[in-house]
Amino acid sequence: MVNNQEVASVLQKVRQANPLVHNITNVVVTNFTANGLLALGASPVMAYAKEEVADMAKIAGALVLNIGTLNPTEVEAMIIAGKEANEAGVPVIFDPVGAGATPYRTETARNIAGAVQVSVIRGNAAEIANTIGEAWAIKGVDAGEGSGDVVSLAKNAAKRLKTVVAITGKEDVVTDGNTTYIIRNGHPILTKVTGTGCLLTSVIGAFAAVERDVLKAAAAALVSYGVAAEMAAKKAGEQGPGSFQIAFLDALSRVGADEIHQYGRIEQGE
Ligand SMILES: Nc1ncnc2c1ncn2[C@@H]1O[C@H](COP(=O)(O)OP(=O)(O)O)[C@@H](O)[C@H]1O
Ligand SMILES: Cc1ncsc1CCOP(=O)(O)O
Ligand SMILES: [Mg+2]
Repeated sequence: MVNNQEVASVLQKVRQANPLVHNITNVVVTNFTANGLLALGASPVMAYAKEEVADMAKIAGALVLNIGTLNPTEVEAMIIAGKEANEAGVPVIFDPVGAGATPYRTETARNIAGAVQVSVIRGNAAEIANTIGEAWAIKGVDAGEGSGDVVSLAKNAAKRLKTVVAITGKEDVVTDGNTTYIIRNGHPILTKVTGTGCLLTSVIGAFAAVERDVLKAAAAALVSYGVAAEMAAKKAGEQGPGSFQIAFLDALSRVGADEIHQYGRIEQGE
């Protein structure tokens, strides 16, 4: 059972170990991701060339693959890096950004999830549903065929992909298909800053680099990230997304055991 104490202890391990996180990510979020990882206490590197990704991936604590601005050359590099990470026992975290938006994106998300043994896949409900080939409509908004509940979608995806699945949104759900946690942290202003989902995926990488229990690592990352967002929103949220973005980087560097114990809202689901 992951509780706030365990969350705080994994967060502390990240700060102590300063893990190297190799990101092959999108052009929108590169700088924000690097600064967010640094603020948290991890060590980011971005490396994309197929000539070097295998060498970088095998010395990293985690590899993050993100298809936000994908192209064939980059996808080729992601698969090379992913396979090398698998060989070396380095956890691979996958963000299928925009799966479902275009056939190329959907196909690529499925190809990567098939070619690479992914430790955690993190996305919103539509991205996860499209990666496993399920129709998805948001309950109450477009409750057509295929709409369903996020927990069962996450469990289905975990079983199909044989990986830990994190579906984020107002509430986050993380599961390995058997054990499930619901995390009720975060703030709506996160949706007004681009890259907060992508940075979260890389933060899960930092946690997975220091904690072998991948479900625990992902749950701890989600709580720590959500609590940091609440700290930042309190400080700067009223001023708007620009001030929030900066305050959020500060909060990632400041969030610690006290704040996790006070504000962490994690519970085990069905
Ligand atoms: N309405 C909301 N209230 C609180 N937190 C939210 C809300 N929507 C998203 N978040 C948080 O924002 C972060 C990014 O998640 P999300 O917006 O789902 O990613 P993406 O940008 O990839 O779609 C997560 O920490 C998530 O918990
Ligand atoms: C706007 C945009 N376009 C392609 S990738 C990207 C960033 C998406 O970031 P996030 O999923 O974290 O909001
Ligand atoms: Mg995203």
